[in-house]
Amino acid sequence: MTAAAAFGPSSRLHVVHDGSAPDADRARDAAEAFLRALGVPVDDPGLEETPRRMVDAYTELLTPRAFDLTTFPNEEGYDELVLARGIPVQSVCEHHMLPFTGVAHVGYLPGERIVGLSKLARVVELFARRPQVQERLTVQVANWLQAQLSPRGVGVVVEAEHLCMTLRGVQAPGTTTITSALQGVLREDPRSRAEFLSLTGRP
Ligand SMILES: Nc1nc2c(ncn2[C@@H]2O[C@H](COP(=O)(O)OP(=O)(O)OP(=O)(O)O)[C@@H](O)[C@H]2O)c(=O)[nH]1
Ligand SMILES: [Zn+2]
Repeated sequence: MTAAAAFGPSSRLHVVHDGSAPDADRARDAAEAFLRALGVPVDDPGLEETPRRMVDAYTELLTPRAFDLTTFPNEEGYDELVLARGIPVQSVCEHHMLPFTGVAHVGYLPGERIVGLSKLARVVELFARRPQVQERLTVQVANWLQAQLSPRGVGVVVEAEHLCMTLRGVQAPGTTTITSALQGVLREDPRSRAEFLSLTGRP
């Protein structure tokens, strides 16, 4: 029996990035002008391709991959926490356009449907690959899962290091920022909340 048959009819929703497509030529010219204005010697042989590389790099950081959100009926009536821990987060802070990176722990208490596990990581990428603040990223992932899955509860914890805070500015290397968004039973019921937070490694 295939996994799909065991789970019964699945549902698929194609999820695509809602941002506008980049204009690579304009971005390359702008990157070159930006570097020149900063006094970077862009005419040196080693830097010739740098504006294009900058555009490619930022395009990648700002473009989440499309995916199919697959959900299955919760035929076993599974009613405990499902938690994906340590999902990589690679995002860009909207204040400085510098990366912030870390991990997300994404969990839910299933209702009538369960979700393909990889989708918990894909939804993190969907909201991470855009100019962000960590608080909004955390809440957007939780809200999206709540809307798509109608689970009994959702919990998202993000732990990240912001290069704008470690490399420059206040220069506080080693600082990580933790944000959380809890909804439904995971917010309201103290025991469920405590279980979720302890499984994510939070006290
Ligand atoms: N709340 C929040 N703040 C962020 C995030 N990413 C960066 N920041 C902060 O955004 C703030 C922007 O503050 P400004 O004073 O306008 O910028 P700045 O002069 O570069 O500030 P410094 O970083 O203190 O040098 C800084 O305090 C950053 O640490 C985030 O995800 N969430
Ligand atoms: Zn920043």
